[in-house]
Amino acid sequence: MADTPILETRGVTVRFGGHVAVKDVNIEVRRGTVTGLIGPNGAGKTTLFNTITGLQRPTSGTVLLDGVDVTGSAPHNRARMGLARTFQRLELFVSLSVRDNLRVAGDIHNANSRNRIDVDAEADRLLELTGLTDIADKDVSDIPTGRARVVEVARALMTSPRILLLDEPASGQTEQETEEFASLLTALAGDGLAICLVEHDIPLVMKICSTIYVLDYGAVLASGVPDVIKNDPAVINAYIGTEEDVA
Ligand SMILES: Nc1ncnc2c1ncn2[C@@H]1O[C@H](COP(=O)(O)OP(=O)(O)OP(=O)(O)O)[C@@H](O)[C@H]1O
Repeated sequence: MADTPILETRGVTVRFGGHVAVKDVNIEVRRGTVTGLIGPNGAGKTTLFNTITGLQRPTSGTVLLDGVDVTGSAPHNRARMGLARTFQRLELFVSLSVRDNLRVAGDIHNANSRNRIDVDAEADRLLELTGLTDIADKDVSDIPTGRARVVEVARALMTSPRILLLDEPASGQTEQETEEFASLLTALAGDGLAICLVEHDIPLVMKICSTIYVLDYGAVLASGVPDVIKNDPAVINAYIGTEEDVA
């Protein structure tokens, strides 16, 4: 159905012993949009991402991709269904060039998927699209963190995902890099990609997200469009401060 969210969590709870890291969380992510997931440190954002990708099994609740319950599916099966992610701590091959990081992802994709791609052509296309062509032959260890963040996104795009989860992708970026990054994410969503963004850069989130979920102590404190979120007293109190902070 056209109206089915491409990604949905229903009543997801994750406990680590006696600690509830994620509490009864319902989120929906739709095609062609950027959805924000924000909240204080330790609110459960990364744990929710891990549950969506299959690295973490929920204590209860379900994860649906295209309306299909994938709660028991392995991460590689979810990847095959079009789910890709980046990590808060960069997980690139630092001794390889930027281009080779993309090629490796393309080779792995081809080994595991029926939708094979022309790895070199796709790498070149994505390097151009993400503005990395000028540093394509540099080793990742020789490029600034802000650009390495973009390499992670480009590498994730090598799997031709339909849903992209980004965990603090703007961390370490300069203001100029974040501005270009915002345009890139908006363009990718414009092409139909569903993006779910965990990010502490609130002005970025407010600028590019159509829907925002605020997590606090593992639970959804508020959800809605940016204007609603930035004026919600509970959100201001728990996380983002006054409106001047997010302008
Ligand atoms: N494997 C684990 N075992 C035990 N506790 C964990 C584990 N992973 C996360 N936690 C705890 O669960 C809570 C949620 O952590 P999580 O990393 O998901 O938060 P976050 O919102 O992503 O935080 P940040 O913004 O700092 O990245 C925290 O209290 C954390 O200490």
